[in-house]
Amino acid sequence: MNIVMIGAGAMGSLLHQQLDAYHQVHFLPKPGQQEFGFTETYQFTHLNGNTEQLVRRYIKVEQIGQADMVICALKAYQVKGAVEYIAPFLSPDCPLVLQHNGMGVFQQVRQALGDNYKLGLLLSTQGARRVEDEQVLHTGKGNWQLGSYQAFDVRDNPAAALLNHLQDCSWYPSIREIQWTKLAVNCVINPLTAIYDVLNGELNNDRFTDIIDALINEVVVQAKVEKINLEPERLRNTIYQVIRQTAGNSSSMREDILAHRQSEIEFINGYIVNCAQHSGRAAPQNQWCVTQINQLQKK
Ligand SMILES: NC(=O)C1=CN([C@@H]2O[C@H](COP(=O)(O)OP(=O)(O)OC[C@H]3O[C@@H](n4cnc5c(N)ncnc54)[C@H](OP(=O)(O)O)[C@@H]3O)[C@@H](O)[C@H]2O)C=CC1
Ligand SMILES: CC(C)(CO)C(=O)C(=O)O
Repeated sequence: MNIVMIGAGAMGSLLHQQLDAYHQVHFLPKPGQQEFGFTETYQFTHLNGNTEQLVRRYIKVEQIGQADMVICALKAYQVKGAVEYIAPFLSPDCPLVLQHNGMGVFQQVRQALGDNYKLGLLLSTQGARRVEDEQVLHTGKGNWQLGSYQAFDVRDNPAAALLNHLQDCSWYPSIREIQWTKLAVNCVINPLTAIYDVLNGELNNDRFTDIIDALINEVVVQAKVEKINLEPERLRNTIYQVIRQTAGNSSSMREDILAHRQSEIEFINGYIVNCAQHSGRAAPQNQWCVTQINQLQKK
């Protein structure tokens, strides 16, 4: 299968490493980067410390029309621009699989492409880190969760390729529930670790109990508006389980703030605030997180 990857970062490289043995995987350069026809060697380090050299092969955007599947592994705020860039060349027959954290991306992509395209969603509990463009580390064992945003059919070849060739990849007919649970995890852990400048495990401390409960309750209310039933106690247990399991992690949002990079706040707590504005059910703790992170981002 001819797969085009948008995003040569941590997750794009992890996907490349897992799919490369079975498929022709090419990367799309960022707009303005004339890298088509070029190749780039990088070192991929596996969880057990073994390393291998992989080669990224770049194509030009016009060649997107020859793809059997496009996978977009970008930060949530990068997806809209990337999709607008490929839209003139993307056939409605070619599924576009979005791999990202947060919510609100689908609405942006649907606005860019219309409802005629096949859109998949690939969530992940894997960990990967790009040290430099030439070095990517697989940092956390996890799995892939595949589902449909719009008309992405589990019986078609692109879905089968991901299910058969990604490590630990399963199909979820109700991927939106999983996405909401992941959103809730990120709504709690990401902003609090960034605002208080702590590792994930520190959130187990009693001083965070009240704000964690308030954030969870606000997410549950907004999920219900979107007809997703999240059971608060179960969700709370899941979130504390992630806090314990990733106790030594520095969350991606904390890392973004420390590195003075844009964070995905608008697609995490910002999404809840946006839902709250539409539903009329306030989400003050999520709003507080957005305000605090936006202030930190300005520094
Ligand atoms: N890393 C992880 O462990 C996990 C990440 N996720 C989620 O997966 C998504 C991707 O994360 P991750 O891979 O870590 O992010 P990265 O920043 O490592 O990767 C994104 C890459 O895409 C490049 N890029 C940006 N815009 C474009 C474009 N228009 N065309 C082509 N390339 C582009 C970026 O370049 P540049 O940096 O120069 O902008 C960067 O190399 C995020 O939503 C993240 O939250 C989910 C689970 C785990
Ligand atoms: C689960 C968690 C919070 C792990 O650090 C994460 O997804 C992130 O950092 O973005």
